[in-house]
Amino acid sequence: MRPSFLSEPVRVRVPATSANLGPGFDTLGLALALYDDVSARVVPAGCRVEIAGQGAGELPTDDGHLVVRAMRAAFEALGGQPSGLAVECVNRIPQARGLGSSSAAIVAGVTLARALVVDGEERFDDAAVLRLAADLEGHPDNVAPCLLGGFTIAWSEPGVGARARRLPVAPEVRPTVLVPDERGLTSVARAALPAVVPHADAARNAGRAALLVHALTTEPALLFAATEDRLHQGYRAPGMPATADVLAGLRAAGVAAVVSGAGPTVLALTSIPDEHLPGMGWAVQRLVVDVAGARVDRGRLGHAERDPVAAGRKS
Ligand SMILES: Nc1ncnc2c1ncn2[C@@H]1O[C@H](COP(=O)(O)OP(=O)(O)OP(=O)(O)O)[C@@H](O)[C@H]1O
Ligand SMILES: N[C@@H](CCO)C(=O)O
Repeated sequence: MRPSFLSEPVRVRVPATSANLGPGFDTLGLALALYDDVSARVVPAGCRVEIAGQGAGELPTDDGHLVVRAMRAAFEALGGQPSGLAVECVNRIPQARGLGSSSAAIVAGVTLARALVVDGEERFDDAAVLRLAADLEGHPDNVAPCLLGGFTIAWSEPGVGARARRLPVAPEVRPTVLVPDERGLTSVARAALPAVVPHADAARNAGRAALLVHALTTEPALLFAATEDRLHQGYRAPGMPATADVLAGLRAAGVAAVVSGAGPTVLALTSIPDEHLPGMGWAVQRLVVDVAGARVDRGRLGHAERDPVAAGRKS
């Protein structure tokens, strides 16, 4: 049955995420307290997107915008499209850097669409939101922590789709992201991966991924050993040499560092001695783990959220 739509705006705050965490390729992910805020309302006709912060002046401002594409896919699943849409984005998550910006946009779109439908949650439960968002993204490892917060294990089952579980993170875990000026698209980084890997590498990664679950939740002292990867970082290194250099330097110094998502950002899960921080061309952000995931609220963005600088000062 065709849905009824709310007349008031809804908004959602979505966290950045770091996927893979070293050996957990396409499976493990961590939500980080760095957010995009997106609000949307149904209007009589058309589609208009306003963007402040990351991507302003670059991203499409019509139906081609990723948030709107995700909203359209969710409305289809919910039973029908609204007359028109107005969307406002305040983006703080660096885009095309390995911090889950595309998943954040997709999760924002799917959750906003559901929230704009009067009985949206009855038509489309949380498991369906995860499945659709993961389908749109192509893999579930960023989408799961973006939706659920915290540290997540995500997987896909034939005939079912994406599923996920969230686990508690040990309080000692303090992520730092080293974000380079240069961008890198996930699609390009995925194309660098081989179709087949040596059995010994696959076996080693399986062991490290299992250990990483224990290290992140219970015994952070094991994070260095637990973050070793043989499945993706080495194959991607020639496409992001500066990232590979920074990563090698940090690991030589005993820091539990990994490539964040498909790169080129580096994520460190243990503290970085000052002399090992990269210089020009890199932004260093010490973050905490987000434990809330995507949060939907009624109403348009408030003043502080519409102004990314003011919002940055507040947090
Ligand atoms: N907030 C946003 N609004 C609209 N489109 C976005 C937004 N964020 C990202 N995108 C789109 O997604 C692209 C980046 O996606 P990509 O998957 O390559 O990187 P990422 O999600 O930032 O990193 P990773 O998947 O490695 O964590 C951008 O170039 C842009 O086209
Ligand atoms: N698992 C994904 C994360 C980035 O979207 C990859 O490494 O390609």
